[in-house]
Amino acid sequence: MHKTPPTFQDPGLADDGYRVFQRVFLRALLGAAGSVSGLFVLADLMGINHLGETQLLGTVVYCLANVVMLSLTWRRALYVPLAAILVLASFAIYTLALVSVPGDELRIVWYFLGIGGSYILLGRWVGLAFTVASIGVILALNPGLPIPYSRLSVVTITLALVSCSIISLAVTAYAQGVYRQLLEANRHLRSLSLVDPLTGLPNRRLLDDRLRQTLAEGGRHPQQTFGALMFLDLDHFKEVNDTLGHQGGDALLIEIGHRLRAQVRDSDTVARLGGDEFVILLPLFAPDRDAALQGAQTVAGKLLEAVGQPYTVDGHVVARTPSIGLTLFPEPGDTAAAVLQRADAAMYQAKADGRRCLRVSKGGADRAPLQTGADLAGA
Ligand SMILES: Nc1nc2c(ncn2[C@@H]2O[C@H](COP(=O)(O)OP(=O)(O)OP(=O)(O)O)[C@@H](O)[C@H]2O)c(=O)[nH]1
Repeated sequence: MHKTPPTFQDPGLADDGYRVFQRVFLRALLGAAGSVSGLFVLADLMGINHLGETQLLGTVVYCLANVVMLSLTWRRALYVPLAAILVLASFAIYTLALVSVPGDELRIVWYFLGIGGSYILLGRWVGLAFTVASIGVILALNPGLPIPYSRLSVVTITLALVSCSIISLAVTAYAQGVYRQLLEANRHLRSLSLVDPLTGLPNRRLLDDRLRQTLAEGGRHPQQTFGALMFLDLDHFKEVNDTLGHQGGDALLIEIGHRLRAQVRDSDTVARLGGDEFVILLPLFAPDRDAALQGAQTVAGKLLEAVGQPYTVDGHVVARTPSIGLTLFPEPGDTAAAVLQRADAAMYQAKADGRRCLRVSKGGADRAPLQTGADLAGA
């Protein structure tokens, strides 16, 4: 049984894109309603279009209310109450205009904006409830209106409301679908930039990030702990490509990824840097260098053993061994690049010493050489 590599969680995309669109839409509606009512007030003050005392007062209050609400939309937690107030206000304004200002045809504009807005701002169920309530209000109030709608007008406005509702439902469903697809595509793109597409293991970028984080974490703790990093390169991998083709080589690399993951803990990182190069990061786990070295050598022995077992690729049995370079960290003033470079150099030493073995980096220049590790040849 292969252990599945831990899935990569992306904290940067937690916010749903549709929510962002809803907030922008709410701001646009509040901005439009505030500006239009402000223009009416201005026109009245300039003597272009007299509103009458009560209507002027109402328009001023409405304009100011929209400005206040607009300023509050930057608080995410207030989104639902603000959207609900806007939708209810457009409903109330329409109803008021219906019973008291018979000549005001602008009410129709606000009303239809309110209907469409309710679907987008608060979801399809609220939108549907708003449509049904609106039709109910027209039918209930109609006989008593200052200028009652004719039978044909009632049918027309009901059909218009139903059409508006259907269009709003379709637009909302489409917009939500598009945002969901965009979100998925974004997640996919981000994971592609951090994951090796062949093996599904973390790539160099993600490894680099995890190594930096591990080093930074170590720097914050008062008690020093040590971790280890191993650079693993297959011996004569090119021959596999030459005899079984590139696809056969790929299948072998995938299987090696599985075997490596199966030997380490979930908290460890197994990355593929490219070609036949893998890196295994064992985060800070030991209180001193000797304990870290002992633990890392045990893991390295298991990796040499597991990767050295024969493989079956396309019905062919293939045997391949790895060379492993190991380094401990942190050295004084260590960086991610320096740790990787030390492990890489130790791996080249393993190649130079005949391959199929583990070599341990000497560490800092002032440090006595650490023991070099086990050979698989003798195992
Ligand atoms: N199948 C496959 N092959 C790859 C991929 N990336 C690189 N390679 C091949 O992997 C081989 C890497 O070989 P090297 O590590 O340089 O050499 P080697 O044959 O393993 O020999 P030593 O490392 O010296 O033991 C090259 O032949 C590359 O063409 C890949 O994604 N898939």
